[in-house]
Amino acid sequence: MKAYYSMFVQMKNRPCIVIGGGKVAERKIGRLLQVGAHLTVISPSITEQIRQWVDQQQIIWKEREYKRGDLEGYFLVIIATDQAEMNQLIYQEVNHQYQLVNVVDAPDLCTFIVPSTVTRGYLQISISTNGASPGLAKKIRQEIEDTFGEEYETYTLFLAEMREWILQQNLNARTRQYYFAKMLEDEILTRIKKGGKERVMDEIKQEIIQKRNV
Ligand SMILES: C[C@@]1(CC(=O)O)C2=NC(=C\c3[nH]c(c(CCC(=O)O)c3CC(=O)O)Cc3[nH]c(c(CC(=O)O)c3CCC(=O)O)/C=C3\N/C(=C\2)[C@@H](CCC(=O)O)[C@]3(C)CC(=O)O)/[C@H]1CCC(=O)O
Ligand SMILES: NC(=O)c1ccc[n+]([C@@H]2O[C@H](COP(=O)([O-])OP(=O)(O)OC[C@H]3O[C@@H](n4cnc5c(N)ncnc54)[C@H](O)[C@@H]3O)[C@@H](O)[C@H]2O)c1
Repeated sequence: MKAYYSMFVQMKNRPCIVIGGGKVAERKIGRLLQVGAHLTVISPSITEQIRQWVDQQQIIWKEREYKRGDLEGYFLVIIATDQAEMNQLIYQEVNHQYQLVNVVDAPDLCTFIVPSTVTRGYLQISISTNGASPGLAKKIRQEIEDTFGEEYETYTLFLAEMREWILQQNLNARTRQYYFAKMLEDEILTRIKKGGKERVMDEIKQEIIQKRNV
């Protein structure tokens, strides 16, 4: 059974190219924009949404068909035309020494595939079926979105800020571990929902400071 290695890649300012400007290209571009990638799209036609990104100067659009040499210099390549043969031809020009490639209609050619993702603040949950059923990945994504609601945005911010603060407090390892564990108790999320993040942060900080001083 084939299996892919999962990893989270830093894409900020990385040059990426997408060949084709249809619905599938739009979905891939949207996710890459969210993580700060630099995008160029080559396609004679583009969707309404892609046109908006072009108008807002969020991406570069070359309004034409693919031609030889277009892939040169890009870290990440997405081949997303609706012409299977054309996609295969473009694929031949990938330089595997430095380029990662996704061919949207040919999973076996992909050096990476894109998972379905739930993002809540710092929390990112990615779901893949290794290409077996993208529809299932999407369905599970929707179920996870219901379980981990928008409150996790605030909660992960809270956890990150508290963790940093605790690490600066010169506590012994046991006390530190105690508070890291405490912040993961369900009760904390409930308190944040009720009283707000700042208030719960203040309360826990006070508790730690007071205990340290006895
Ligand atoms: C997760 C998601 C991420 C994204 O694209 O952002 C994604 N596909 C999504 C949706 C989706 N894709 C398809 C349908 C129709 C139902 C169905 O066919 O099941 C739906 C559902 C819908 O659109 O509602 C059709 C389809 N997909 C691929 C092929 C080609 C083939 O299999 O040969 C065909 C057949 C085309 C045809 O009919 O010919 C291939 C791939 N699609 C992948 C990712 C990779 C494997 C992911 C995994 O590990 O499972 C992989 C291998 C390559 C890649 O694209 O990276 C995104 C959900 C986002 C979300 O909403 O959460
Ligand atoms: N991986 C996935 O998630 C997934 C999901 C659904 C479908 N697909 C596959 O993806 C393919 C694309 O689907 P779509 O819905 O985006 O199609 P689409 O028809 O909406 O878009 C195709 C785009 O490719 C462009 N194009 C065609 N020939 C080109 C060329 N020579 N150079 C540059 N651009 C060219 C067109 O102008 C158009 O913008 C389909 O053939 C399908 O097999 C993949």
